[in-house]
Amino acid sequence: MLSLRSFAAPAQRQCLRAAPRVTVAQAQRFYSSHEQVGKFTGKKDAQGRYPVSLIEGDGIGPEIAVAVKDIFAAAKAPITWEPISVDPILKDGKTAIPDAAIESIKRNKIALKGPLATPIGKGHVSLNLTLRRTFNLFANLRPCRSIVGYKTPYDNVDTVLIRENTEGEYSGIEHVVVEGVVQSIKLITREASERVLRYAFQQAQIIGRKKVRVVHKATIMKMSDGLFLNVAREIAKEYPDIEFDAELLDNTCLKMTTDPLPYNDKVLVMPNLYGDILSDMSAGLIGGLGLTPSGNIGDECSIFEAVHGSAPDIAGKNLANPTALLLSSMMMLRHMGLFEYADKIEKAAFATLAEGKVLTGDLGGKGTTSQFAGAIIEKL
Ligand SMILES: NC(=O)C1=CN([C@@H]2O[C@H](COP(=O)(O)OP(=O)(O)OC[C@H]3O[C@@H](n4cnc5c(N)ncnc54)[C@H](O)[C@@H]3O)[C@@H](O)[C@H]2O)C=CC1
Ligand SMILES: O=C(O)CCC(=O)C(=O)O
Repeated sequence: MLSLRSFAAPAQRQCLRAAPRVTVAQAQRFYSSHEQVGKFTGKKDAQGRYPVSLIEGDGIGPEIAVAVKDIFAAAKAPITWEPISVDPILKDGKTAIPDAAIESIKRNKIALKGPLATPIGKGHVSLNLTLRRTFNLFANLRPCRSIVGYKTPYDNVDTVLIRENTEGEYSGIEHVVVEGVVQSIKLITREASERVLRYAFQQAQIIGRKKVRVVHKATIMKMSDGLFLNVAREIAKEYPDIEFDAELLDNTCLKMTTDPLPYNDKVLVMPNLYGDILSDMSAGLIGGLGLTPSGNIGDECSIFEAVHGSAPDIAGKNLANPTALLLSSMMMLRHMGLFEYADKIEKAAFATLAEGKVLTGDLGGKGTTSQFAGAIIEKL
């Protein structure tokens, strides 16, 4: 039988030979290293529990949210979920989040969010982007690390990607110039660029990476990406302990899919759309979107969510992999300072994945969402 190794291109084979495997202990440490992803100022209630706003979301959202809730309950995590609906309302002719949801997140300073579907073409604007803009969640932190025991052509991926989260190609400013001509604005401001770039350098210091790389297309988008890149060069001077360089997005895609290893010592930072695409691409290197977490980080509140969307093709069938949302909730627990619970749950999740007895279909298993969650709970 042909192995994955035999399909790999020469450079990939080289990387397979050269790279040490990520161990379970390292994988646990990796997520632990994101302890300080932002400031958390939420307060415990009278019972000593933290209220957390929960947006279950669309498609597979409710199924994976149940898995996370069951696992948290089994681990006795001191969290009280506060379910909220973000069904869109119209305010001044624009899509907005209902006031009750905004108040809940403002009060709790923290939310866990399932995927929200956006209609193609006409219909409401993206609620995901609306949430990020409403709460000024300026940085989207998307780590991606190989899962021990799950075999892909690369078992050594360890990338940390930071995406500008409030503007860029996703500014949502579009209009018809004349019939048949549409203009879409890519908005880049010095203010938002400075904020996310500083965050990237600080994150590199926190997790002990010595290099920050900006991914851009300033060769083509000379003014917009040019501003982002120039601001990056300025901010880099504030962090002389961190090496700084830049790479064109297309080249990054080529190099990362040929050999991801050289990206393991860097923090990558980039405008919005590039980060959206590159994080899905990175997920593909480690086994898919069922595995990659993220945190939308702001000064006042932060919202944690999986990188993936609502997966309409498998929704309602108990087939989705809840790992991405679970790992997002681990980032959330560490953000809240609840390290002990994060370590405990993560250890059980990684052990279940490494064992490989109960895996969901995306990982080649026959297990359902609830069976996979049950296997983690057994280990707890
Ligand atoms: N942050 C968010 O809430 C996001 C929302 N979306 C929305 O999701 C909807 C669907 O978008 P798609 O492009 O289809 O992307 P998607 O991420 O929902 O699905 C892409 C592929 O990955 C698979 N997949 C995703 N998550 C999985 C999981 N947990 N377990 C197993 N397989 C999984 C799906 O089955 C599908 O084959 C759209 O309405 C889009 O607007 C898309 C991306 C992010
Ligand atoms: O809001 C959406 O529909 C998708 C957004 C998305 O892919 C993301 O920003 O992560």
